[in-house]
Amino acid sequence: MAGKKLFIKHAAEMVTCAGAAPKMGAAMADIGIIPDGALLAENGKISWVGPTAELPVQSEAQWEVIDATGQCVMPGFVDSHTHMVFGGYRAEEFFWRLAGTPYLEILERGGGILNTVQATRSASLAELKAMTLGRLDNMLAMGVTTVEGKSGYGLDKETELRQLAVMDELNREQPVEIVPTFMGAHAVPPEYKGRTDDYVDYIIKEVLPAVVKQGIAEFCDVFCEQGVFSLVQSRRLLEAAQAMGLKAKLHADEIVALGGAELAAELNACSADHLLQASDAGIAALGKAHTVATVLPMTAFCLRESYARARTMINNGAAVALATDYNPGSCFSHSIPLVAALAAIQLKLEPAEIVTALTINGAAAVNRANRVGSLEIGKQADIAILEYPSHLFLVYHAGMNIVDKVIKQGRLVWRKSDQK
Ligand SMILES: N=CN[C@@H](CCC(=O)O)C(=O)O
Ligand SMILES: [Zn+2]
Repeated sequence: MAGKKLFIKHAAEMVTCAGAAPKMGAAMADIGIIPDGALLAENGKISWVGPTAELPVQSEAQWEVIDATGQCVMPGFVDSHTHMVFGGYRAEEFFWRLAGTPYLEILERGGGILNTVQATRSASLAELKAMTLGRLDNMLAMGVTTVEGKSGYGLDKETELRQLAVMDELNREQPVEIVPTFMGAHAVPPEYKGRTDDYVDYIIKEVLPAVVKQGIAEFCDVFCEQGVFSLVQSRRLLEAAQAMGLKAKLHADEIVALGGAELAAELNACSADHLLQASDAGIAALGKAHTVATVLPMTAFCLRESYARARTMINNGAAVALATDYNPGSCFSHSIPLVAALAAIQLKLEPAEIVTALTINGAAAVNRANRVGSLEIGKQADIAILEYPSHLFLVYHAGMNIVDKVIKQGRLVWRKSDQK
């Protein structure tokens, strides 16, 4: 998979995002820009980064050369929160919500996530794989080189394992690296309605051990929400998962301020996600922890909810990541450009903070900051090259995909000019 020898020169901006990770608080604004930058990659890894004038190469003959004059070169995006393996669609639900029916009420009536569960249970591995592959192709075109994906539309052992198997197989068959998360506690399935504790027992005793035995998930995530999984149930699930060797993530304080942010920080979870309703205490806890605060502004946008207080989180010293939350219900979009625009306009983040949140802090949220998310010697050469000379265009060219080329492990895997 790794490309042999790649040489990028004359980048108007080489945005490295170098330094300690995750970047917390004020450090998020430091993205290590090298003007007229260059980079060398050998065997998939970065072997040199610096100003073009200092390039330690005499002859270009042995190298694949990319002249990035007038372009911004930056780390590939890490989309650290998606639910990309699913069957069926829920277009009607989008409009029910706009007409005033709350997200949790639709779920309570057996729709929402449970609607997707039905469609996913009846889809074969081949069908799920084909649909997910198409989605990954579209993500790659937006500069995404690493993506997290969750199960959670099976809610039974067989289908949860099938969703994870889809990611496992696709990881070996296409360029976007997939980080698999087990999310059997995404909702309570109809067969356990009114018996949430029994469902939690089933997950802990039967499903988690099977997932761990197959080695097809790195993380465990829980939808900690009023009427879904309580704080106590979420803690039980995550502690059990951690004891079995998985790392923790948590859907926290999305609709009701239950205290999920505090729980995630206390459990040393890799990330706490959503956080629309996170309390001052929750934000303070994230500011002291290494738990990444993953903010998903497109979900607030699509649900017409108020946005997470990402500015306050950064001001309190937290490490913020931005992700799409791509799923068939609350946010049917994996648009990195829309995330960037909302982050600037609604969350009041600076462009440099947005770059950090979509690269190195996203990498930290999936426990890969030592390998991807920045352009530093020894790291994977996962790179997005923009059509424009500065990272400012990510926000300024609002909602537009400005990616010109994508490089994965030193290999050119997508180029705008090939699409015409
Ligand atoms: N909030 C819970 N889970 C997903 C939505 C899943 C769905 O609606 O299908 C989320 O992160 O937004
Ligand atoms: Zn989610």
